[in-house]
Amino acid sequence: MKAVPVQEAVGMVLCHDLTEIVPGKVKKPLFKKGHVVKPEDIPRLLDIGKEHLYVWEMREGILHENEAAQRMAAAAAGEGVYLTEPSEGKVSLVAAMDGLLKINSSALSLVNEQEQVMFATLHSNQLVKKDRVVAGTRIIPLVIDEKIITGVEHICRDSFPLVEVKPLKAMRVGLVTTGSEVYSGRIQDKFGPVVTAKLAQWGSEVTRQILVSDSIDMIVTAINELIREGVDMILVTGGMSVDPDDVTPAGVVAAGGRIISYGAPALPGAMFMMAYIGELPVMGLPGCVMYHRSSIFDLIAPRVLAGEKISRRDIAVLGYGGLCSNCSQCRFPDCSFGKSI
Ligand SMILES: Nc1nc2c(c(=O)[nH]1)N[C@H]1C(S)=C(S)[C@@H](COP(=O)(O)OP(=O)(O)OC[C@H]3O[C@@H](n4cnc5c(N)ncnc54)[C@H](O)[C@@H]3O)O[C@H]1N2
Ligand code: MOO
Repeated sequence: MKAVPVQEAVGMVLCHDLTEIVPGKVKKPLFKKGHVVKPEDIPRLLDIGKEHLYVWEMREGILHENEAAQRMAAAAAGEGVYLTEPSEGKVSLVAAMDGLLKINSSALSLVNEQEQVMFATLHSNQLVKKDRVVAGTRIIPLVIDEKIITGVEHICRDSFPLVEVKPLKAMRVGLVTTGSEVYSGRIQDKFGPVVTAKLAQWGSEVTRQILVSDSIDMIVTAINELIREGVDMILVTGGMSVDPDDVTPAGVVAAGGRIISYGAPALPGAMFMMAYIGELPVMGLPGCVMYHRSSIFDLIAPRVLAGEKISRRDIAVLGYGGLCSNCSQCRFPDCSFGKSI
C-alpha cells in the first residue's frame, strides 16, 4: 500500500470507502471503494481532510478490510442470519426472520481477544424482529495479515454458530389457573388474558384453560386432561407463594413433574417454577407475571418456544441482570433485564 498526494490521484482507484462526518447530520461514505478519482473530487476530498490517498497494492497473505470483515461475518453466522455488503469496512449480521437471538458470548470474547479485529452483538436470548441488525464486525486497520482472520475462522468453527436467530414454534398451550377466589367466582381471572396475549404475540395459542381451586388433586386432574389433549406446554398460574393454600408446586410434582427449579433469581419472578413432565415443559407462574409488563415469563417462555430445554444452570445465571428497574416507560427487551450473558 502506498500513499499519494490527492492532487496526483486523478484516475486512481480508491481502495477503501472514504467517510464524511458532519455531527448530527451525516455519517456515510462520500466515496466508495472502487471509485475512480476525478478532477472535481479533489476539493471534496480536501474538505474531508484527505491530503493523501492510499493506492492498493495486492500482496500475498494480506487481506483488504472488506474481505476480512466478510470472512469473519460468514464464519460466525448460523441459521436465521444474513450478511450485508461491507460499508466503510463493516459487515452487519441481520435477522432473517422474527425469532430468538442466540450469541455464543464466550467464543465472541475469544474472537475479540485477537489483535486488530472487532465483533459486537446485541445480548443473547432476546426476541428480535426480521431485518434487525444483531451484530457487526470489521478489522481495525485497512489491511490485515490473513493469519489473524484464519484464526478467527477457527474459533468460529469450534464454537459454531456465534450468532444465530432461532424461529419460534407455534405451540398449543394449556393453562391451569389455581386459586379458590377465582374458582368460586369471587374475583375474575386476570391471568388468562395476560398470558394469552403474550403467547399470541409470540405466535402460540392457549387452546384450553382450566380453573381449579387450591387443591392438589384438582391440579393433577387438570394437568392430566391437558396432557391427553396433546398440548405442547402447560402453564399453572398462581399458588406459587408461601401460604398454606399455595399448592401449585406440590400439584405439579403429584402429576409426575420433575422440578428443574422452584424459585428463580429474577425480580419480578422469584417464585417461578420450571418443571418437565417427560419432555413436556410445565411452568409455575407467580402472580407477578400477571401484574408486571415484563417478568421471568418473558425471559424463559421464548426460549421454550424456540425449542430449548431449560436447565437449572439456565435459570441460575439469570441473577446477574435479573433485577428489573421498573421504569415508568418499559423498554424491555431493550434494557438490562435478563441480559445475563
Ligand atoms: N410472605 C410472602 N409473601 C409473598 C411472597 C413471599 O415469598 N413471602 N412472594 C411474593 C411474590 S414474589 C409473588 S410473585 C406473589 C406470588 O403470588 P402467588 O403466585 O402465590 O399467587 P397467590 O398467592 O395465589 O395470589 C396472589 C394475589 O394474586 C391474585 N391472583 C392470583 N391468581 C389470580 C388470577 N388468576 N386472576 C386474578 N387474580 C389472581 C390473588 O387473588 C392474590 O391477590 O406472592 C408474594 N407474596
Ligand atoms: O416472584 Mo414475585 O415471583 O417476584 O414478584
